[in-house]
Amino acid sequence: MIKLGVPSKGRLMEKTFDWFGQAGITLKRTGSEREYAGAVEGAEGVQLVLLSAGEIPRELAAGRIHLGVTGSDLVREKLADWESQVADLAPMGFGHADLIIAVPACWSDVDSLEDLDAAAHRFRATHGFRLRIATKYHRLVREFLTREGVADWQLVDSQGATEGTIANLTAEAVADITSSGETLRANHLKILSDGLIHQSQATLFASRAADWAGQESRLAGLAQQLGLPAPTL
Ligand SMILES: Nc1ncnc2c1ncn2[C@@H]1O[C@H](COP(=O)(O)OP(=O)(O)OP(=O)(O)O)[C@@H](O)[C@H]1O
Ligand SMILES: O=P(O)(O)OC[C@H]1O[C@H](OP(=O)(O)OP(=O)(O)O)[C@H](O)[C@@H]1O
Repeated sequence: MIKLGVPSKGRLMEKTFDWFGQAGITLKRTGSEREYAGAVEGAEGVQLVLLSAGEIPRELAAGRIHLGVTGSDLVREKLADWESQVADLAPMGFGHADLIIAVPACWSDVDSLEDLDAAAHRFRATHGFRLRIATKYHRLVREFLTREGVADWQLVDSQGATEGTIANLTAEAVADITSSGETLRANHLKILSDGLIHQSQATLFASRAADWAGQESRLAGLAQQLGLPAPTL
């Protein structure tokens, strides 16, 4: 069996079901509304595993699922050297969201990363501690700011309602996902002009660690059915 991990609820689940449905593969939840059980029709030897989108990268890396759908941001955040652990089989054209850095809209002298670097330097001199950036994307933000040469910041963990941390005085800046921009606007924040870290979308990944022995032809058939090139893992 090829185990296919799919987000268990919300937008990503429904659009993933639609995406496979267009290729004649019906994925569905079975049982009661709250039961995380699923079934596949239209593809032989594929088992549906319903999981949190955030846990799919780890399950792929461990080889407990062969294929998985999740945001490209989550794979890059959760897996060190992600390309060595999973193969990117197909961008799926939904779940678009940008991981960005934002600061209070009233910071009139901070519009770019260079400005943020200068502001962080001044902040540390004034307050005696580093400017705090709230995020749940620790790996991606750390790599980005280091690569871009921004200094004198620290990350503070925020697992939700991240844009609220500035008003709550637990951070001076945020790095979070935005799609419509409503949440940033509502919290009086602006995106830095060069503060785009990653453009994410839902993506079909294959595990390099999973046991593919005996599944090669099944995988090739599935890829063909989905209109994808034959994967090399
Ligand atoms: N407002 C948004 N619009 C579009 N996509 C979004 C938005 N917020 C998050 N996403 C994307 O959805 C994906 C899943 O995010 P989410 O935070 O819902 O996962 P999760 O925390 O694992 O879910 P769960 O609540 O099941 O644990 C991520 O790849 C993210 O980029
Ligand atoms: O640009 P927008 O369309 O306003 O979307 C952005 C918001 O969506 C996500 O939050 P989510 O709803 O997943 O809740 P969370 O705060 O618990 O992460 C993200 O963390 C932003 O807060």
